[in-house]
Parts: sequence; structure tokens; C-alpha cells
Amino acid sequence: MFMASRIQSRAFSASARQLSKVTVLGAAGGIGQPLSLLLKLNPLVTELALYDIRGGPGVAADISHINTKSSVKGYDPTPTGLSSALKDAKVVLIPAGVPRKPGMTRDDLFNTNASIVRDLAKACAESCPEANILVISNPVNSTVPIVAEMFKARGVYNPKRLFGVTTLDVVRASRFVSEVKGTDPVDENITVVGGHSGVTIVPLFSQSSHPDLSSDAAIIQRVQFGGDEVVKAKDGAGSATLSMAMAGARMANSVLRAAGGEKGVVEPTFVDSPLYKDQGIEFFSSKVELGPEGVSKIHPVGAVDAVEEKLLEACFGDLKKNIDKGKAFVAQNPAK
Ligand SMILES: NC(=O)c1ccc[n+]([C@@H]2O[C@H](COP(=O)([O-])OP(=O)(O)OC[C@H]3O[C@@H](n4cnc5c(N)ncnc54)[C@H](O)[C@@H]3O)[C@@H](O)[C@H]2O)c1
Ligand SMILES: O=C(O)C[C@H](O)C(=O)O
Repeated sequence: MFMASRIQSRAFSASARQLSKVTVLGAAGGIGQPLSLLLKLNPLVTELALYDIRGGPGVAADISHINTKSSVKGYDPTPTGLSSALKDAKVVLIPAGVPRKPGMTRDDLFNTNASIVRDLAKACAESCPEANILVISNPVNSTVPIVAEMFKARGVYNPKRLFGVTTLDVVRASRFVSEVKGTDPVDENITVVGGHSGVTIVPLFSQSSHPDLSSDAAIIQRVQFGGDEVVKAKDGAGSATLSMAMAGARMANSVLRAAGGEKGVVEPTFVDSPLYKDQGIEFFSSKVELGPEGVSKIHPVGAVDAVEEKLLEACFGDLKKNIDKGKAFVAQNPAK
């Protein structure tokens, strides 16, 4: 309920409200269900479309009884199910795909999730080419480039409308720091840049109010491998779902607030970015100011210390490989 009241209190003024259809692809999954619940509680969402290869209508029937104003409809993979779910969507969240089991990296999910995301991206490019696409499915470092390539192939790519959801990394960083320092996580805004897996996740504690943490290997490791903690604890039953639902709902809320004209909405997100293109890295997560056009301004990484410089170097190698792998997949396996 805290999340609901927080989303509601941060919702933009009624005068800026507009019709905002939000579609969730993979809505019956571990993330999809609580994410859809949180979206139902968001007054900025006027219509909720819940699609899954199985179970979409059931989740929709359940959520539709919640007494908020938005309409809710579930969709199955019938010949027109996916396109109907996507038509007129302003925001599409994609948590479709398999999660990790202990011992796996996110890249180990590539073989299964790449084609799932490719096919869903094709449907988005055809049915809602102007929607804001928020990619949650792992490996995010590769699935976001896959979506970009699919939109490019259909001549509808707008880099300002494609977002890899890395919100969970800053949510974790803020919570972990607050635990160490005995502070309120609301006051801990930790910048996290790079990508969304292992060493590609780079927390910049030197820019926070706790610069001492930038040489604290334990907390750096915890932010980079926080996802593994959950995978291990769930012991084969999947990865983060509830914290991810909160993070995804926060990101969607920010995109909708900015779409409604609110100024100064900034979120970390993995986007088509100029920051390290000269090093061959086409996508990078940094603080991004959102606007009605989607990405409004990509903030530079800013000053980093010597430890963080090394973390960034380690990030670049893996990140470039992950991005190139996603692009190569689409080149070699174009959707039918
Ligand atoms: N970006 C992040 O920070 C982050 C955080 C946590 C999890 N994830 C990723 O999110 C993904 C989903 O995780 P989960 O725990 O919800 O998994 P899950 O298995 O519980 O749910 C996935 C859902 O996707 C559905 N699905 C599969 N193929 C589909 C298709 N073609 N179209 C529509 N729906 C389809 C399944 O039926 C299922 O309901 C995983 O890849 C996971 O690694 C990302
Ligand atoms: O760790 C995972 O595989 C899921 C997700 O990317 C996370 O960070 O929790």
C-alpha cells in the first residue's frame, strides 16, 4: 500500500491527465502479476492491457475488480490478441521470458529470451510504433539492442522511446547503503551507470553523500550482484519479482508523468546513448531526463574516482559484447 500511496501522491495533476493505455507483455508471470497490480493502482493509467501466452485474461479478471477507474482487459495469443493488446498503447512493459536459476548468468537466458523479445518487438513495431517500450526481460544488455534492431528493420525506430529498465539497480543501491549507514533510503540517491548484469552495473558512490563507499568492495559487489542474492534464496523458483515489479511500476510512472508534461523527471535507464559511442558502446545506462518525447536529455556520467574508473573499464568490455550479441542475433535470425 505504501507503493500505491506513493505513486498516487506523485501522480501529476489531473489537468495534465490524458488517455494512457499501458500494456504488459508477460503479464501472468512472477513480475507481470504484481507489476500489473501496481499499474492498476496508478491513476495515470487509464487502460491496462494484459497479454501473456497463458493466463492473461485470468490475471485481468482478478485485477479488474480493484476499485480504481482504469479499465483492464486480458489477451491470449489468438491471431489478433497481441496486436489488440498493443494498439494505441502509450507504454509497453516487457517482462516476458524465463528467469535465472542458481548458477546461471543473465547471458545464459539469451538463447530462450532473445527470440521471445524479438517477436514481441516485431509486434510492437507493427501495432504501436510510437509507444514507449520498457524492456525488463533479461539479458537487458542484449534484449534492448534486439528491440532497436527490430524497429530499425521496419523503419520505425525512435531511440527516444526505447528504455532498458535498470531501475532495480538504483533501488537496491539506495536500500543497501541505507542499511549500512542507518539512514532512510528515501534520502539515498545513488547513481548507477553502465548496463544490467554483474560488472556492467557500476555504482558511483563518489557522487553520493557517502564517498567513502567507493572503495568498499563489499557494497560494490552487493549492488553488482544483488540479483544473485535473490536467485540463490529462491533456490530454483526464479529471480526478483516483487522488487522488480516496484521498480518497473516506478519507471512506468515516471514515463507517464513526463509524457503528461511534468518537468524534471529523471530516471536511470539503459538507452541508445551518445556517451560512449566513440568506444563502440551504443547503449548505456545513466541518468536520463524524461519528457513528452520520451528521452529528453541524457546526463553525462560525471566525475568518477580511480576505483570507479576501473569499474567502468571492466563494464565496457562485457557491455560491448552483450550489445553486439543482441544485434548479431537479429541479423542472423530475422523474425518471420
Ligand atoms: N530488468 C530487471 O531488472 C529484471 C529484474 C528481474 C527479472 N528480470 C527478467 O524478467 C523476465 C521475467 O521474469 P519473471 O520472474 O516474471 O519470469 P516468469 O517465468 O515468472 O514470467 C514470465 C512470463 O512471460 C510469459 N511469456 C513467455 N513467453 C512469452 C511471449 N512470447 N509472450 C508473452 N508472454 C510470454 C510466461 O508465460 C510467463 O508468464 C526474466 O527474463 C528475468 O530475468 C529482469
Ligand atoms: O538477477 C536476475 O536474473 C534478475 C534481475 O536482473 C535482477 O537484477 O534481479
